[in-house]
Amino acid sequence: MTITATALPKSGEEDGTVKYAAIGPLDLEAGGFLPDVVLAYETWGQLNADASNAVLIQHALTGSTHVARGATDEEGWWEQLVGPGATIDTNRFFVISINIVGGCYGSTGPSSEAPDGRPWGSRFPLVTLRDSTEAEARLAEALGIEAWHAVLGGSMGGARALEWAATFPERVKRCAVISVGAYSTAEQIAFAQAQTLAIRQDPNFNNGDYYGGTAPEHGLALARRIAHITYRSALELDFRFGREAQHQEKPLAAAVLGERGRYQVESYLDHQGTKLVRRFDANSYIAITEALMSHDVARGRGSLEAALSRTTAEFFVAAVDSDRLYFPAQSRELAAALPGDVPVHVIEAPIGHDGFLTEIGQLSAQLRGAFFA
Ligand SMILES: CC(=O)SCCNC(=O)CCNC(=O)[C@H](O)C(C)(C)COP(=O)(O)OP(=O)(O)OC[C@H]1O[C@@H](n2cnc3c(N)ncnc32)[C@H](O)[C@@H]1OP(=O)(O)O
Ligand SMILES: N[C@@H](CCO)C(=O)O
Repeated sequence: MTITATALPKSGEEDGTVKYAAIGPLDLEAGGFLPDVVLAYETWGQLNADASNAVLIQHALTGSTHVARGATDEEGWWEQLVGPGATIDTNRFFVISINIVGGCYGSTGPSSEAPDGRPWGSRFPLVTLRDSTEAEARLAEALGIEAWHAVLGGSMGGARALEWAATFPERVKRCAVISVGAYSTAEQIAFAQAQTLAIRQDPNFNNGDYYGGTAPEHGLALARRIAHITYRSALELDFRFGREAQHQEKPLAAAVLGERGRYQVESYLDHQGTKLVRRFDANSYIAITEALMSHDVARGRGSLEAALSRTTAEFFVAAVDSDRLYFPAQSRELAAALPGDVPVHVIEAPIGHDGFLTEIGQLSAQLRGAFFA
């Protein structure tokens, strides 16, 4: 099979811009296959002669490949962590971020054309995190990267990093698993189901075949609201919004139910929903959410300890102390099951799960000492 990756840039001119690689057909864990898979990716810095300086940064659920600015003006989602002189110093390291299969930031996903020329839509198969890892490994080969200096990510990005370390132990020297455990728990699956059902039950969903028509925007916005509540702590929401009404709106005054005014927190969640709808495909949201539901590094590999005993990477595990979605206890469970004595770094942030995105200063200092000194 021929794998075509666009040539690596010779200078920093293309840093932080999207490139594409055709990695061929992908056999899927749950059965079936995807023909002609394309991966979208961004890179920063230069791969050195022996390809020993490559770092893979995996995005979270609705993240894109745009980790940092590079040659573009658009700020990245881990901007402070990656760049010239930053903890992940792009003068030293070659950084790459890949859009997960099923996503909507350039990789093959439900909105991509199937072989018959129509969007995959309802026909898009279940692609597990393990399947995506397999696809990403082919891109690494095409780029000449035999082993990563480090693979890291937060939330689903952390799950993707962990899956890399367990699937290709010899190819991951260091692995940072941030704000996620070794598997999706019953509660995480439960929250995820509510989100996917919100989309599926939108009258415009049409079983996923809505391209060319009206997208299930209400469902996607509701899914985001549910998710966003889990990404933030009760303390933060209380502190920011309390019981305040949104501007002139009157939550306690309504002639009929439909006219009730909103509390501030409702308006905030409405805004979060609207914002996601502008940048995300509903089918991709389902595909990736279901991939995250599949997260279980031990699946088919025996006990958790047995599954992790195959890893040879040095591990960095971190959790946000106020995370009420991926509880720090799950990070402790993961660390305890890993070979050796792996500490759990604590990110102190009252915000909740999203602390892995907002408290980059703390994370950066912890990671610098551990992996990038
Ligand atoms: C191409 C791309 O966009 S790729 C994007 C990649 N994104 C990711 O990887 C996800 C990572 N990012 C995130 O999840 C988030 O951006 C975070 C966690 C970093 C920050 O969270 P945010 O939601 O941006 O911050 P916060 O909770 O403070 O919300 C701010 C927004 O709420 C709005 N807001 C605040 N209070 C209210 C209210 N009462 N009513 C309505 N809106 C409100 C603000 O005006 C602001 O709006 P804006 O984002 O349009 O400027
Ligand atoms: N806010 C993040 C959290 C997911 O872990 C996202 O949207 O991807």
